[in-house]
Amino acid sequence: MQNSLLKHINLPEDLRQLKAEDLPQVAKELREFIINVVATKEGHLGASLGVIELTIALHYSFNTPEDLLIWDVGHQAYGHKILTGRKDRFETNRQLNGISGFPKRSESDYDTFGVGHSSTSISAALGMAIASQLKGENKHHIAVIGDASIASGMAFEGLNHAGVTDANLLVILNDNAIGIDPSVGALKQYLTNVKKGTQKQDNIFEALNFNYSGPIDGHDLSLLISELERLKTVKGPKFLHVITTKGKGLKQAEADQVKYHAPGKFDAKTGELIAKSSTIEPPKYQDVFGETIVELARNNEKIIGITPAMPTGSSLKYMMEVFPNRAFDVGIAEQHAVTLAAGMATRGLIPFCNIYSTFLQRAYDQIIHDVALQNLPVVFCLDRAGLVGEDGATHHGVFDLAYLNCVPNLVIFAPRDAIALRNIMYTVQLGIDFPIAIRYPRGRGHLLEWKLPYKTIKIGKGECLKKGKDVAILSIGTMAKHVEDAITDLDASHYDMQFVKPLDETLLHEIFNTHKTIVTIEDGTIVGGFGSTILAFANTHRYKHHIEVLGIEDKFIEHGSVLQLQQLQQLDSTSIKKKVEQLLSILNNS
Ligand SMILES: Cc1ncc(C[n+]2csc(CCOP(=O)(O)OP(=O)(O)O)c2C)c(N)n1
Ligand SMILES: CC(=O)[C@@H](O)[C@H](O)COP(=O)(O)O
Ligand SMILES: [Mg+2]
Repeated sequence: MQNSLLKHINLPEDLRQLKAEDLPQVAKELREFIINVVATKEGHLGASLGVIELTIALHYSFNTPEDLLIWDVGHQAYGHKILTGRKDRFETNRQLNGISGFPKRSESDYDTFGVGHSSTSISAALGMAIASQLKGENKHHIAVIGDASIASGMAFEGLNHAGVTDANLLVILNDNAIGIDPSVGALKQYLTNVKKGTQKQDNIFEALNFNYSGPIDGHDLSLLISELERLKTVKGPKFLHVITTKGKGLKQAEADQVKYHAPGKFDAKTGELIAKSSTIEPPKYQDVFGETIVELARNNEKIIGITPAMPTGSSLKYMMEVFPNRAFDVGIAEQHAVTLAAGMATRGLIPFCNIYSTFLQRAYDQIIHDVALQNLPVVFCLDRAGLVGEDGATHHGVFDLAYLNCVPNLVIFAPRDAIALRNIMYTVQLGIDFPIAIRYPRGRGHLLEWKLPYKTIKIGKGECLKKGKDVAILSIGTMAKHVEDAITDLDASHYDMQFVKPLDETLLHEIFNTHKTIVTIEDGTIVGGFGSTILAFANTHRYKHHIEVLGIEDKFIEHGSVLQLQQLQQLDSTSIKKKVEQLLSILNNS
């Protein structure tokens, strides 16, 4: 009977009542459950399907949540969520006011550590294991980490430390030979050799003092359970190498693992993707970046592309296909990506280092110490800037303007549309003697016609988009479109400042001298961002205007569609319109 076992399982204690021979049936039902929900509600798919047996075995063998289980990244934790009290709410996954797409401490005691960014699990589990030792608690601590995530520097730092402790730590490597895109690097080659068993080589994890076992078939429930039971009796740091297939159980997801990482809507029965509408849409900013860099690289051999593990998401894959020797996927290694770019820049190359805004947070010291301090002409393309939607608080790119604003030498530009993105990419490859961050959002812009002849953009210059009276709206980046829609029939001025740094001070003086009220608008945090800079400018020059700073409030923004979140933050065109109308009426009545 369909769902005959899963319907009785709400918590791992229910699972533990079952006989081991019933668990493959639970695995089958859990897979179907996930497929059915993700097919219509969307989300990450392949990673969770790949760890169904591992998830069941872990909750069956260990006494969660007393034993502490941490999922690295957490995009593979859907099975975990369903087995730990969230089956009935799983339909709300990633939606506004629904459960999070990632483990989250405030959501469940079984979510022992909040995740979303990769490669944190080993350090966090080790921290918990050391805490248990100090508190005299007898617990198991388990980190489950993927083959792409374990190649990140941070994971190595955790392994390196753990190997000289006697902490009760079990690291499980879920090796499916792929991240979002195929895994890269020498460690991937090493893991492939281990799997094949063809090449005699020292075991890296044993060399780091871990008690290593595996590789074992991660879809064999009885093997997994017997190995986990054995490992419970082994003292100190342990490492279990498990081989799985990403997308396991859905033919298309196994066959096209990149697409089915997060496939969007699909037919749950056939696995086929639901075709998007055939009307011509404006391009994604990612494709504007990807196509433009290829075009520019054809004429400028100094151009290099770098991505830390997001070739498909960033569209750098286009350049990797055309210029494989000049475009690099360095794996989940944001710090390395930035300093690699810095090294290239010292040798006269023009590196375009494309990193999601949220993941660039990992490389903050590298931006300051390796790039900006040496004033190296690295071009940072910050993808997924602003609110990203359903990935939520861990992934919104809302801090970049604030965290970059205070870095000397760094120029910060936000294109208002696809043409501006293209033109700034063209401009910087002509030659710059400073680093620049170009930030743009996830998804599509609004222009169908964007491949126009290139124009250079004057560094540090803003533009007047509409001349009105009394109220001046200063926008940065793609918020310009919302402003444009908001004020079509209002008598307000609109300026696209383009650069947060350097500020166009000449234009600002002109604006302050010809308007009574100033509104700034950005899709980033209002603390320390663009609006703060305008406030500081006004203060420095003793302007006494009323200044409204619109942006993301000083709190973490949860998940939901971008439009829903913009509405909550009053950054959608309707809210902006209301705000400007209010300001105009105050002025009219004064
Ligand atoms: C610091 C950071 N960089 C990039 C990402 C984007 N990202 C999410 S999952 C993923 C691939 C993870 O691959 P792996 O660890 O092998 O897990 P799998 O998806 O195969 O289960 C990447 C690159 C991230 N979450 N965090
Ligand atoms: C889990 C994770 O970090 C990625 O899979 C992320 O969700 C990708 O985001 P995009 O869909 O915006 O590429
Ligand atoms: Mg993997």
